[in-house]
Amino acid sequence: MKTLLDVSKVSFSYGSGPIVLFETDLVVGEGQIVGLVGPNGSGKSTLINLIFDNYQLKRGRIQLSGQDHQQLDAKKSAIYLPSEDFLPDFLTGREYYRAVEQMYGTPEVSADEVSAVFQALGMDGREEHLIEDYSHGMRKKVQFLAAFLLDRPLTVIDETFNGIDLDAQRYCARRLAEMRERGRAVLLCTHDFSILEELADDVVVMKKALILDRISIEELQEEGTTLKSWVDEMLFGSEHESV
Ligand SMILES: Nc1ncnc2c1ncn2[C@@H]1O[C@H](COP(=O)(O)OP(=O)(O)OP(=O)(O)O)[C@@H](O)[C@H]1O
Repeated sequence: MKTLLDVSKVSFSYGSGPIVLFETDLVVGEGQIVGLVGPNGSGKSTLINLIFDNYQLKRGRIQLSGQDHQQLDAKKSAIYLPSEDFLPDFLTGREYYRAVEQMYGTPEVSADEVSAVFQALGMDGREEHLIEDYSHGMRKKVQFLAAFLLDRPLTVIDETFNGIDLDAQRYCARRLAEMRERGRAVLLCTHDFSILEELADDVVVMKKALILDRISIEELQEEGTTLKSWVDEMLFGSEHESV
């Protein structure tokens, strides 16, 4: 199995502030969907931003598809769906997709194919409307559309599932599972454990700058335990608190 994301011994702090990631290791291979969970402030978004070179890496190493994450080809091998939905308001949904397609230099997807995904996401006919007219959920759907059509080796999703309707969630889950079948990899950061139980192969749990453990969903099912119980146990021992 080829490694598509390799984070090794990454430590990070913002400026001279406290350490927010310590000696972090994370590997995601071809055909794997890996969940990333942890309480607010545990370091998940910082890790994702470092993977995409949005912050300068200070200690450790990050590779995408076998290349240093600062290389252009490495960056083009992955797409990031951030939790914020900042999109260019002055473009239509279709124009936005075309702009992203050009940035990645991927083969042009037909206009019908783009429209078909808008339709499947419950946005039939909205592709020619300006993004400024889109709702919060529609903006998230357009990010998913770009991920599905660009079909990069690695897709990283930071909380984007939150705020889209159930039909769209089911469609997105199906598309991500299909991508896995074709060897694509997904890192899925969410507080929604039901999505992870349905979709993920493995789940990694973080707390206070540390990756505590990683488990396969299959193993949890064999043990007859839920992801929530396992995560609670990791985070709080026998106390009954929630993430
Ligand atoms: N730009 C920043 N400057 C300084 N500290 C920051 C900055 N961004 C995040 N932090 C701090 O880094 C730590 C990790 O934050 P991070 O956003 O990575 O956590 P998270 O696990 O993604 O949380 P959440 O689930 O709330 O999104 C927190 O203590 C946070 O306050």
